Amino acid sequence: MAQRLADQACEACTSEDEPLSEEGYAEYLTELDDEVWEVVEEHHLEGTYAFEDFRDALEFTYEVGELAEEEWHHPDLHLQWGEVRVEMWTHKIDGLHKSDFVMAARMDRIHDDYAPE
Ligand SMILES: C[C@H](O)[C@H](O)[C@H]1CNC2=NC(N)=NC(=O)C2=N1
Repeated sequence: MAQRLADQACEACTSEDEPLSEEGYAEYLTELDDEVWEVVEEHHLEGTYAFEDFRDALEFTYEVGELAEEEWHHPDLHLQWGEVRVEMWTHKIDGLHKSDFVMAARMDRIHDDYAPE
Protein backbone atom coordinates (compact mmCIF):
# COMPACT_ATOMS: atom_id res chain seq x y z
CA MET A 1 0.00 0.00 0.00
CA ALA A 2 1.50 3.33 -1.03
CA GLN A 3 2.27 5.60 1.91
CA ARG A 4 -0.54 8.09 2.61
CA LEU A 5 0.28 11.68 1.61
CA ALA A 6 -0.30 12.86 5.19
CA ASP A 7 2.47 10.50 6.34
CA GLN A 8 4.97 11.91 3.85
CA ALA A 9 7.33 14.87 3.92
CA CYS A 10 7.48 17.40 1.11
CA GLU A 11 9.93 16.56 -1.65
CA ALA A 12 12.39 19.32 -2.43
CA CYS A 13 11.12 20.86 -5.63
CA THR A 14 13.35 22.48 -8.23
CA SER A 15 12.42 25.01 -10.89
CA GLU A 16 13.02 22.26 -13.47
CA ASP A 17 9.99 20.32 -12.19
CA GLU A 18 7.01 20.45 -14.51
CA PRO A 19 3.74 21.55 -12.87
CA LEU A 20 1.32 18.63 -12.49
CA SER A 21 -1.59 18.45 -14.92
CA GLU A 22 -4.95 17.02 -13.91
CA GLU A 23 -3.85 13.54 -14.98
CA GLY A 24 -0.79 13.91 -12.75
CA TYR A 25 -2.60 15.05 -9.60
CA ALA A 26 -5.94 13.21 -9.89
CA GLU A 27 -4.80 10.38 -7.60
CA TYR A 28 -3.39 12.79 -5.00
CA LEU A 29 -6.66 14.76 -4.97
CA THR A 30 -8.55 11.64 -3.85
CA GLU A 31 -6.64 11.73 -0.55
CA LEU A 32 -7.77 15.28 0.31
CA ASP A 33 -10.97 16.25 2.13
CA ASP A 34 -13.30 16.94 -0.79
CA GLU A 35 -15.45 19.22 1.38
CA VAL A 36 -12.41 21.45 1.85
CA TRP A 37 -10.27 21.40 -1.28
CA GLU A 38 -10.63 22.20 -4.96
CA VAL A 39 -8.08 22.70 -7.70
CA VAL A 40 -8.36 26.12 -9.33
CA GLU A 41 -7.47 26.43 -13.04
CA GLU A 42 -5.02 23.47 -12.75
CA HIS A 43 -2.75 26.02 -11.00
CA HIS A 44 -3.35 25.88 -7.24
CA LEU A 45 -5.27 24.19 -4.47
CA GLU A 46 -7.82 26.27 -2.62
CA GLY A 47 -9.12 25.03 0.72
CA THR A 48 -11.61 26.47 3.21
CA TYR A 49 -11.64 25.26 6.82
CA ALA A 50 -14.39 26.13 9.30
CA PHE A 51 -13.83 26.73 13.02
CA GLU A 52 -15.91 27.44 16.16
CA ASP A 53 -14.43 30.91 16.60
CA PHE A 54 -11.48 33.18 15.85
CA ARG A 55 -9.11 31.68 18.41
CA ASP A 56 -9.37 28.16 16.93
CA ALA A 57 -8.83 29.58 13.45
CA LEU A 58 -5.79 31.49 14.72
CA GLU A 59 -4.30 28.44 16.48
CA PHE A 60 -4.82 26.34 13.33
CA THR A 61 -3.07 29.02 11.28
CA TYR A 62 -0.13 28.95 13.68
CA GLU A 63 0.14 25.14 13.54
CA VAL A 64 0.08 25.25 9.73
CA GLY A 65 2.74 27.95 9.80
CA GLU A 66 4.98 25.75 11.94
CA LEU A 67 4.42 22.84 9.51
CA ALA A 68 5.30 25.08 6.57
CA GLU A 69 8.54 26.12 8.20
CA GLU A 70 9.35 22.49 9.03
CA GLU A 71 8.67 21.35 5.45
CA TRP A 72 9.95 24.61 3.89
CA HIS A 73 6.85 24.72 1.74
CA HIS A 74 4.48 27.60 2.43
CA PRO A 75 0.77 28.21 1.79
CA ASP A 76 -1.04 31.52 1.53
CA LEU A 77 -3.26 31.72 4.62
CA HIS A 78 -6.31 34.00 4.90
CA LEU A 79 -7.51 34.17 8.51
CA GLN A 80 -10.94 35.41 9.61
CA TRP A 81 -13.42 34.71 12.42
CA GLY A 82 -14.41 31.04 12.19
CA GLU A 83 -12.65 30.37 8.87
CA VAL A 84 -9.20 29.92 7.31
CA ARG A 85 -8.93 29.95 3.53
CA VAL A 86 -5.74 28.36 2.16
CA GLU A 87 -4.12 28.67 -1.25
CA MET A 88 -1.39 26.13 -1.92
CA TRP A 89 0.87 25.91 -4.95
CA THR A 90 4.58 25.75 -5.69
CA HIS A 91 5.76 29.24 -6.53
CA LYS A 92 9.04 27.96 -8.02
CA ILE A 93 7.17 26.21 -10.84
CA ASP A 94 4.07 28.44 -10.76
CA GLY A 95 1.85 25.42 -10.47
CA LEU A 96 1.10 22.22 -8.59
CA HIS A 97 3.68 19.78 -7.25
CA LYS A 98 3.17 16.60 -5.20
CA SER A 99 4.41 18.59 -2.18
CA ASP A 100 1.33 20.80 -2.40
CA PHE A 101 -0.89 17.77 -1.94
CA VAL A 102 1.29 16.50 0.91
CA MET A 103 0.87 19.86 2.65
CA ALA A 104 -2.91 19.84 2.05
CA ALA A 105 -3.22 16.32 3.47
CA ARG A 106 -1.15 17.36 6.50
CA MET A 107 -3.45 20.39 6.99
CA ASP A 108 -6.51 18.11 6.84
CA ARG A 109 -4.98 16.02 9.64
CA ILE A 110 -4.27 19.14 11.74
CA HIS A 111 -7.85 20.33 11.19
CA ASP A 112 -9.23 16.99 12.47
CA ASP A 113 -8.21 18.18 15.96
CA TYR A 114 -10.47 21.24 15.61
CA ALA A 115 -13.59 19.40 14.51
CA PRO A 116 -16.58 20.97 16.35
CA GLU A 117 -17.73 18.85 19.33
C1 LIG B 1 12.85 31.11 -1.70
C2 LIG B 1 11.71 30.15 -1.88
O1 LIG B 1 10.55 30.75 -1.43
C3 LIG B 1 11.99 28.84 -1.09
O2 LIG B 1 12.91 28.09 -1.81
C4 LIG B 1 10.79 27.95 -0.90
C5 LIG B 1 10.00 28.35 0.33
N1 LIG B 1 8.68 27.92 0.36
C6 LIG B 1 7.99 27.71 -0.78
N2 LIG B 1 6.67 27.51 -0.73
C7 LIG B 1 5.94 27.35 -1.86
N3 LIG B 1 4.59 27.17 -1.77
N4 LIG B 1 6.54 27.37 -3.06
C8 LIG B 1 7.86 27.55 -3.23
O3 LIG B 1 8.34 27.57 -4.38
C9 LIG B 1 8.68 27.72 -2.05
N5 LIG B 1 9.98 27.90 -2.10
